[in-house]
Formats: sequence, structure tokens, C-alpha cells
Amino acid sequence: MVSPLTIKGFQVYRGMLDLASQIALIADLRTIARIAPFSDPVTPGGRPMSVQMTSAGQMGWVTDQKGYRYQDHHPSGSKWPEIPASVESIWKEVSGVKRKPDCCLVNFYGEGARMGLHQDKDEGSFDWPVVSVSLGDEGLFRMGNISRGGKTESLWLQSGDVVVMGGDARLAHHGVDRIRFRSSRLLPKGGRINLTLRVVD
Ligand SMILES: O=C(O)CCC(=O)C(=O)O
Ligand SMILES: [Fe+2]
Repeated sequence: MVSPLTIKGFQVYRGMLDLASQIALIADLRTIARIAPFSDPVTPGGRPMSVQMTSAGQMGWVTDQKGYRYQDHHPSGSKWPEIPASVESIWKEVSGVKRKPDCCLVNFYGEGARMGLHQDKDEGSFDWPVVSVSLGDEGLFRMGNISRGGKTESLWLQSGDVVVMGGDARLAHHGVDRIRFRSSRLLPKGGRINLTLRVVD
């Protein structure tokens, strides 16, 4: 494994996944989306988010008027599908921990979608890293600080890049300012997919 680029404690493995692995991941994600269709999340304040979401694993992350939370079922009531082996193996390679993730959040960014600066803090413990996998169109990833405000650094994440948010970066603010729609040909209709692997409890 090559050593990562480290920016503000975020470990960035550029080009970790080759094209064949990316294509295999997309096939596995299509299976996930068949079982647990993407939905349009709404913040607790009632604002629609621009990304679409689904999950795999024991737990999935959801948001609606009732709040941000993890729950063990899709909004439709059915269980989330299992995390595919292809995704687990990425975690094994880079997470540095023996425990397996129990959630894989899947975000889809269509044209114009973004994600505001936030912390991932709905998990039971922050001792475990979050591992993020980028597929499809490039996304401008912004990395900030544990406290709100302060200097940030940005990086265009490309298809096949993997980022580990652990240690000091585990609770750092981060977000996606914009994507370059149709910059990749991985998804025939364009768009960006981001997977985040998490240990929820
Ligand atoms: O899309 C990304 O690169 C980041 C996604 C993210 O931060 C999240 O889902 O919490
Ligand atoms: Fe996040």
C-alpha cells in the first residue's frame, strides 16, 4: 500500500481503486439500490438535501423532520442490504482497525448537488475512523477543523480516491462544495457516488 497524502489529518489515497474495481463496486451498488432505493433526505429543519442517499449494513444513516440518526431499516421499513465484500476489503486495507464497519452510507450527487461543511458525529464512539470512497464525477472536497470556522483546504477527489478520516480528522468539519458533472464516464448518466464506511455502535 502506498503511503497517503495527509492534509489536515485527512489521509488521502489517490487512485487507490483501479477501473476494474470501480466498475465492480458500481455493480454491487446497483444491487444495494435495488433492495434499498435512494431517497431524498430532508434536514430536521425541513430543508431538502441535494444528495440522494441509501445505506448498506446493520445500520443506515437517515434524516427527516424527526432528526439525524442511524436506524436498522430503510425508510420503507425493510432491512438494509449487507455491505458487499468489495467495500469491506477497502476498509480492511486502509482503516488500520480490526473491527468491521456496520454502516456504509451511499450518497449520490447529481448535477448541482453538494454537501455543506459538517462533522460526522452521530456514531456511538469516535475512536473508529470513517473511510470515504469516491466514484464517478470529481468532487471538490473541503477539509476544515474540529471547531467551526478557521482555515480550510480543498482538494478535487477523483473516481477511485479513498480518504480516511481518523485520529485528529475524525471530528473535523468537511463537505463537498460542488462536483464537475460528467467529468467521469464511470456512470453513464453522470454524477458522483461517495461511500462512507462507519462503525456506528
Ligand atoms: O461525499 C463526500 O466526499 C463526503 C460525504 C460525507 O461527508 C458524509 O456522507 O458524511
Ligand atoms: Fe461527512
